[in-house]
Amino acid sequence: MPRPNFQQYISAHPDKVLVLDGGQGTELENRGIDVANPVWSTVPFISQDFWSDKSSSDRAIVHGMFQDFLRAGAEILMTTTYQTSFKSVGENTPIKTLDEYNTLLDRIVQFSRDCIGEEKFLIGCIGPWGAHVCAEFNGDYGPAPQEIDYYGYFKPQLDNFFANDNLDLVGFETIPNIHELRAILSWDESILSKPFYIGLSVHENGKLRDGSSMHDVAQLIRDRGDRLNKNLTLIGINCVSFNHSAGIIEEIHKELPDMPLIAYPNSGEVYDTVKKVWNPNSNPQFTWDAVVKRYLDAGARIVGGCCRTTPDDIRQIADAVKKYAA
Ligand SMILES: [Zn+2]
Repeated sequence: MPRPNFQQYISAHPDKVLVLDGGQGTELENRGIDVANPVWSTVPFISQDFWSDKSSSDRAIVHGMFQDFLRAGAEILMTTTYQTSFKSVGENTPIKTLDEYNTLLDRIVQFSRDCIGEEKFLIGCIGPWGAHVCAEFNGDYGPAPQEIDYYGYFKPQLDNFFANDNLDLVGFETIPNIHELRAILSWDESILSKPFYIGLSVHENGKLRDGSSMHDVAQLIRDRGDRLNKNLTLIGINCVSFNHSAGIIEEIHKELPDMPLIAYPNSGEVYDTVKKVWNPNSNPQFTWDAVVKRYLDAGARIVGGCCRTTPDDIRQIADAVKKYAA
């Protein structure tokens, strides 16, 4: 294995900041894959042709996306498995059994590894419970979020990813609800048995989407004390507003000064909620250069982009990381 253990790597290279890839789901859409489906960016992998026909056009598109992110400077990349929970796949595709599901995940991970080569780090990406009911941006987990069986929901994907040596890190992404966060933090090293991170889904006002403050979030982590899972390697934010992201990272850093952070917001575009269109960000205070500098000053160790970020964004991030990382 040419790659070191990810957590050891992070602590042995305290000045290293890794450039992550960009928003894969939206990038696959930009490149012509129709992801309007409950399993979203998992769609290309569901077709048997993807695996049997080496010249399939979807195969070339996914491969091309990884190559472009690598060329832009990405050093750590993600599998496109955000909507690939056993429940989502089982309810919305012909894949029904655990055996078939494990074959699907094994194939996606191996394909992603083959695309990026043995040297780069690979993250197994896991969307939140809310992703299967479209609640990751409002945090509304119904009347009894504390009673949801989060472990039952995640278990098939966890069992697969934590046993797969092709994955260096597992990422829980876009977590919007404090009960879900508490559940993840309660799973010990026998379940989350390799390095993992948690990306929070945070509102522009700096609160978790369910209204919890970053202080509440940090308190949950501090309260774990010695029982905090040793494999928790980073915490941070993903798919949050670009313009608000640096302030949120700074707030988390104030609360958890020793914790390595991860930041990958949306693109710098600003969503017009009335016209329902994305407009370019014309505020000169917020460029990748300026925002990445603030992330790094606040302890970020992995920086990249989420939805609507492209290889061009990743290139700008890589340039800023080169400029500001010590
Ligand atoms: Zn996103």
